[in-house]
Amino acid sequence: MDLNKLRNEIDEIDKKIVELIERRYEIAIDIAKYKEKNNIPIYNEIREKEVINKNLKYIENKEFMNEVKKTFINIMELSKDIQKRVIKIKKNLNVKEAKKIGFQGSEGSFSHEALLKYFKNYEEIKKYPSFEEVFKAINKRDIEYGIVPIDNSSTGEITDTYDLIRKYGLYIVGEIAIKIEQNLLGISGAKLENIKEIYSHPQGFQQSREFLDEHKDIKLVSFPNTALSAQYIKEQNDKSKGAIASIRAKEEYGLEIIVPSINSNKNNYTRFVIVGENFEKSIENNKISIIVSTPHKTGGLYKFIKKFADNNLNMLSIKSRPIQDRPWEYFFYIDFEGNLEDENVKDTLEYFKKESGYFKFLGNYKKDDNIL
Ligand SMILES: O=C(O)C(=O)C[C@]1(C(=O)O)C=C[C@@H](O)C=C1
Repeated sequence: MDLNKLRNEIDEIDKKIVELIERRYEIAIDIAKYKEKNNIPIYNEIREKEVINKNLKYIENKEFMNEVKKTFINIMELSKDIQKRVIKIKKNLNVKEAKKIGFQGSEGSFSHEALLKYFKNYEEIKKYPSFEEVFKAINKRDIEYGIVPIDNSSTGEITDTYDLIRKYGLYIVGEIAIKIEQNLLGISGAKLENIKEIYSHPQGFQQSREFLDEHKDIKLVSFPNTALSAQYIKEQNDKSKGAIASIRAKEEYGLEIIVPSINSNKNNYTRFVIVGENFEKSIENNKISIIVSTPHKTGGLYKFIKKFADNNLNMLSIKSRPIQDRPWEYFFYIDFEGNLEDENVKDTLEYFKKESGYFKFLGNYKKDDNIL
């Protein structure tokens, strides 16, 4: 037997297989695009069975039945991987052109403003009474994406959002920061000296602390969001009532500014995240969010942070949230720069998966360049 001759024959066959398999994957990509456009799921169990059974009939040497079957199962597994990859990359570039998007609050709220700034194209915007309702709506597929505030540059993290992202198992697919300017609003003719009650969201009060400290005689009334408080005082039509809200809310509800820009910190930004059901991949993505819990041992957190330094990765933020049923243990929410395809990122994530008591990947998305 001539080994070289046999290997040459295999080489010839492999060449043909590569040509054919390449063509097969290209067709799978066309099918994926068709499926995406027509809202058809990638996986089709009936078609896969059909492909296997049809091809098994072609085998002349029945001894290879099992191997041929396995080969086709593998080919179609990889075909689906390619299809998912193509659809996701495309989808990611189109996040800004989603169909249905939701936010908490009402027109004129900062969430609404962030949504309008981030999404360039959409079919429908839906409003929800709470952050949790936004997350539920994504889970039920009432909306494709939700936009929720996550951090404020002067008052810190919005803890509900951090907890809900973990609870609902959704992914962060984008972020945007907007400048927050709080104003004291009132109905036409309202004056500061006549204001007896101010309505707003607790964050609105907190961000306007210095102004409110100078007017301790005014009663503060909490509202679910700043825009609703603006709407409320408009409806009340009472010159003794004011609301702390945005300029957009003033426009939306036809109010007037009694005192402009009352936020204590004049460089006040809120970061919003865009949340969706699927994790979306793209080479443009440069920020990663994860949740980990450290082993309750000396140096646990130190080892985690050291891993970033060792892998030359820039950690952007780390925040802790208590673990509900384990007193004094914490989840750490970590943001760092990188793309999932980077080798140092892969190594770091592998390490975290292995070493942390709890690990959750929250997303790889494009960083808003306005956030340092
Ligand atoms: O025929 C399809 O619907 C495809 O998407 C192609 C293909 C395949 O590779 O053959 C891939 C995934 C489906 O589960 C079924 C078959």
